[in-house]
Amino acid sequence: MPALLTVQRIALGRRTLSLLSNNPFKWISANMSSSSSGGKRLRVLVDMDGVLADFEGGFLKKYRAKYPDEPYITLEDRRGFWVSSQYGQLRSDLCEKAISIWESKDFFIELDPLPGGLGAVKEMAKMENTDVFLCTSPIKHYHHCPYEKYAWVERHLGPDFLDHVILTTDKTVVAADLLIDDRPDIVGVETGPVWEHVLFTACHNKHQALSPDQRRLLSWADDWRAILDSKRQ
Ligand SMILES: Cc1cn([C@H]2C[C@H](OP(=O)(O)O)[C@@H](CO)O2)c(=O)[nH]c1=O
Ligand SMILES: [Mg+2]
Repeated sequence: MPALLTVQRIALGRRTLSLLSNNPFKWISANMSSSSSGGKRLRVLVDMDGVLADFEGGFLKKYRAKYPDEPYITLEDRRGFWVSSQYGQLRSDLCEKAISIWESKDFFIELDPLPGGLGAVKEMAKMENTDVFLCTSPIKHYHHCPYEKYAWVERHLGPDFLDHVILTTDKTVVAADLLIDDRPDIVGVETGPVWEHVLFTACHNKHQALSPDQRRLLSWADDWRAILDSKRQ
């Protein structure tokens, strides 16, 4: 009976894939464990803000332009993931002023790419037995951000990459081998996410101590290929 089931699954495999290919989530589970040649495929999730797009630099530039007389925090002095928390500690009304920056039209689309990120993702996507997805969270103020994140991908990586975008508020429910992300605490409803989180170094997390089993990617000049290879074995 198990043999019969296996034969049926193989026969259904191609049709199932084409039926599901317009739904990335089903497509992901259909492809979870193996390539068409039977080898293990590596699935990598790459975060956008703070990893591919310069959220912190873009924020500081626009904050200073909009509020030239207000105090600000240099990138060197940034601590903690949430920009608005640190601005709120500086002076309580600055929290709202900070939020107004990334809620504004054109904030996300105008973010500069971080050095080496686009080249790395393009190279990754061409690697054998490797599937790359851009896994990014929208802000709750949805008027511009989700659209602009897609537009940013199209502008910098081309229209083909739009199929590789996963927009989610909860990255723990996405299954993959690796998640490269600058946020130190990635939590959600899944308490045991299957991916290994590699912390991408950013101005806000570079002083933070990691647990002994956690790894960092210092920048895209660091050896990201070795990190991918370590998950293939
Ligand atoms: C508010 C805020 C958002 N973000 C980014 C993280 C998310 O994108 P990403 O998942 O691509 O890193 C997005 C929504 O929170 O904005 C910061 O990096 N710092 C912040 O202070
Ligand atoms: Mg990020």
